[in-house]
Amino acid sequence: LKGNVILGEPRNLACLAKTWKGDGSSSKACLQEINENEGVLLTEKLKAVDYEYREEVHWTKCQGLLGTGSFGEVYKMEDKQTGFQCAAKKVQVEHFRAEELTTCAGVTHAKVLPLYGAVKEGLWVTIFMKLMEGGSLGQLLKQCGYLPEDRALDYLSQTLEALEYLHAHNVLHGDVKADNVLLSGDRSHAVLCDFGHAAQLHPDGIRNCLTTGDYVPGTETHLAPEIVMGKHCDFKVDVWSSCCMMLHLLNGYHPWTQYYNHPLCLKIAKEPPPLREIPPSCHPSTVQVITSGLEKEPTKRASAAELRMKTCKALKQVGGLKSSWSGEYREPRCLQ
Ligand SMILES: N#Cc1cccc(-c2csc(Nc3cc(F)ccc3O)n2)c1
Repeated sequence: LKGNVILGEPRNLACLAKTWKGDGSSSKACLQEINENEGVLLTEKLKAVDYEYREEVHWTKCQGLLGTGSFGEVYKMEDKQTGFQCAAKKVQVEHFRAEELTTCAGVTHAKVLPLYGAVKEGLWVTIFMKLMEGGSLGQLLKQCGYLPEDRALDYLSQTLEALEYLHAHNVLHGDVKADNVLLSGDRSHAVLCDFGHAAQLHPDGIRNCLTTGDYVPGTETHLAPEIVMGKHCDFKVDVWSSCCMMLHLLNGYHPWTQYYNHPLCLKIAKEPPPLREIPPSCHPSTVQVITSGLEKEPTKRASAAELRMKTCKALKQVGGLKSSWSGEYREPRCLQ
């Protein structure tokens, strides 16, 4: 069985990924497709052998599940030849969105998780990315309840750095939340990952509607009003989500969930922004950051760049990163 896995460039991966769109047709049933093995590896640390890169043959999962990404589970993996370890998300072809790769393939930024390649093996697509020993911010919150204000501001600032870069490259992330922010081993660095809900917006100003086509909405509690109302969307949807994430970091629970039952989308459309969920102990400049990011009208909402500036100022106002917090548990805040 001949494989077709090469060491290549991001643009090779982007164009191959477009052919992986799960078409759900019977063609998948034929034997050839089941065993086909094609892909592009972007680093020498992952080595295809005779144009093949197969699970258990050339690479293998090690230890348990790292987490769950959009449309697939994430494992720690090891290349059998080089011993190199990284993270790998396995997605079924019919759930695969080419945007997961086309939007981040050419992106290199300190706050965006580096892509190491992707391989299709039969009915599975495996996406390889840098291993982040600190796990996700969502996992950290589960362990420690909620974060001190300075830590939350610092992670928000790093997330906004990634968004500022992505938006400047016409990429909308589409699912900004603590589960998609990964941490370095010492938890000082945060990177944005998981482009399973991403979209490339056309810079020619044609306003995009995310509720048409194959777009799959992100996490309901973090959806911007314009999405749930089916209105035109732009990069501002990520800014709204980043401030929903900020409320999650400060409170230990997602916004809206303490006041309303599902489905939340009607409330998000009708109710005022969840500013009452900002902890009363927050510094006024932190309140201002969240208020600017939770403007219901996208044109009034701060951009990622503007909000990052406000966030950095607020972090200075609260005295900078000083909480000696080492992750001890804090019970999620009860409703005041
Ligand atoms: N390393 C790591 C690690 C630990 C915990 C969660 C996650 C995580 C959450 S979403 C996520 N997405 C993702 C992970 C990949 F390896 C490849 C593509 C992805 O979209 N990964 C990664």
